Amino acid sequence: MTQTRPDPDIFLYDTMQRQKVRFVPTTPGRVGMYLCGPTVYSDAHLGHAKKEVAFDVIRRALMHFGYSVRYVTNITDVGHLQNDSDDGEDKLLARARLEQLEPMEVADKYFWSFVSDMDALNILKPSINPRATGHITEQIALIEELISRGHAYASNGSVYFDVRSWPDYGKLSGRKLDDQAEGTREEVRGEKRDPRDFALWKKAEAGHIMRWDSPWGVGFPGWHIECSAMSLKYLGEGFDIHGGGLDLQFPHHEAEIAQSEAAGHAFARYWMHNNMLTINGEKMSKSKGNFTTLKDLLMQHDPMVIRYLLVSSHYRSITEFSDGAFESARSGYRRLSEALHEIERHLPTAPSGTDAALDAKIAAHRKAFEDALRDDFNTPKAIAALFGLTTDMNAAINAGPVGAATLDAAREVYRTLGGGVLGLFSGSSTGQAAQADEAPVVDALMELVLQARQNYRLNKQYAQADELRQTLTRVGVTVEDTKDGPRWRK
Ligand SMILES: Nc1ncnc2c1ncn2[C@@H]1O[C@H](COP(=O)(O)OP(=O)(O)OP(=O)(O)O)[C@@H](O)[C@H]1O
Ligand SMILES: [Zn+2]
Repeated sequence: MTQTRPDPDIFLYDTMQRQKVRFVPTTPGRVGMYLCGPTVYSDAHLGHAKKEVAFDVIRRALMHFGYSVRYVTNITDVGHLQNDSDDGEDKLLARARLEQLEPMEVADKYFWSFVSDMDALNILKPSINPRATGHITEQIALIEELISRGHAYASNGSVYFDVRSWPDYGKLSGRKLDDQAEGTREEVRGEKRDPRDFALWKKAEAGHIMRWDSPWGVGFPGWHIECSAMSLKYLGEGFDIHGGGLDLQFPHHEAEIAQSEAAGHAFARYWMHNNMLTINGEKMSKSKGNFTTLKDLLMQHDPMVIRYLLVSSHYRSITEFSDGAFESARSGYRRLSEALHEIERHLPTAPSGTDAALDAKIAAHRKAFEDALRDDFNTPKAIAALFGLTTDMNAAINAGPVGAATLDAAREVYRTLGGGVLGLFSGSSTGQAAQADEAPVVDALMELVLQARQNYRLNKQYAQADELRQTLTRVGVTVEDTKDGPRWRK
């Protein structure tokens, strides 16, 4: 059950204030959230999933605590250059050349690839999913405002933000030094008044395919400006939460803040950053080439195990990727999903009545889960609460029949909190049934199959019993004979 009155006791870590603070939205009961989305020039990797899952859980938790959330996340389909120093080729164009596709074909190909990966991971669809190329007008308007206020200047057909005109530049990351200038071509450096100045608009050289008319000639927007233009357009002045990966703090988020505020807008009120997914201690990233795509991982693992792996560490902690990590995620997830299955299996035949002591334990686990989320969305602690519940429920079910109302209260914790908030127990992965709503049908059919197998065995028709079991094995179902009779598992 989701609260109807918004919970006033949510605390989150605000990167700008460098501490945990109480979350108070501008409009009571409503949250506007913006998340920097993918640059759609290749398939998503597990690092991208860490970010998407982190913010999906934050969104789901806020919804659970009674807030109505508008969740905006962009698609970068222009302007993200191969290095951060306003130099190098547009990542999308480089890919288009490589694959011999139209740039927009590249964008669409990888956009849909991203959507299908996110669906597999049970990530809620954004409320609005704007694209940079669809918001050129808004970006130009913002740049014009910056020029008219004296915070940007045109130079050789490009436009740069004038960092020296904005003393607040650097307030998010605390970085003031110029470490952007290195690697920049002399030509680009020569266009800037200060090497730290960043591009708002870039002149399109001859042959540059993605190009638009602007007051400064034909060109294309810089990467940072799209996020300011689209977040302000869809979430308004002083919107609540801006999120993204820690690696985007500088220069991307720093630039977003400077250009939005210098243009006279109140920008995001809270800044949230997820930490990195690493491999051998290094950030997994497309450009380093040390990545594993979600598509590959989804071929090998249950999507819910991937999701479990990601939520089992806190969003502000590093998650190290390894085979061992997947192994323990698989067994942890199985323990929870099997407990839920057992509860749902017993529910239809459970006696009426409740068990007050067990009810109190269930309520305590529920509270522990919710308290963990109120405390900066502490998902590992929330999962620990589900394990506590699992231990108590397994013990109670083994000891004898548990009343239906009590079973139902426990089921509700798994489904509403583990399912609704952490996004688990969905798809093919309740451990037993294909879909949550198909679970009773699959269970009933499996009951019949196991009964048929028992009958063969009783009639000493062992060949037929074995054949049935082998057929089940072929479709990934394992049958175990326990002291309480046969059990199956997928
Ligand atoms: N390893 C990672 N762990 C967590 N978040 C990540 C990771 N890699 C990328 N992200 C996040 O995903 C979003 C998109 O990142 P981006 O497209 O720059 O990916 P990338 O692999 O770092 O690519 P590149 O190497 O080309 O910069 C950003 O918000 C970024 O913080
Ligand atoms: Zn952004």
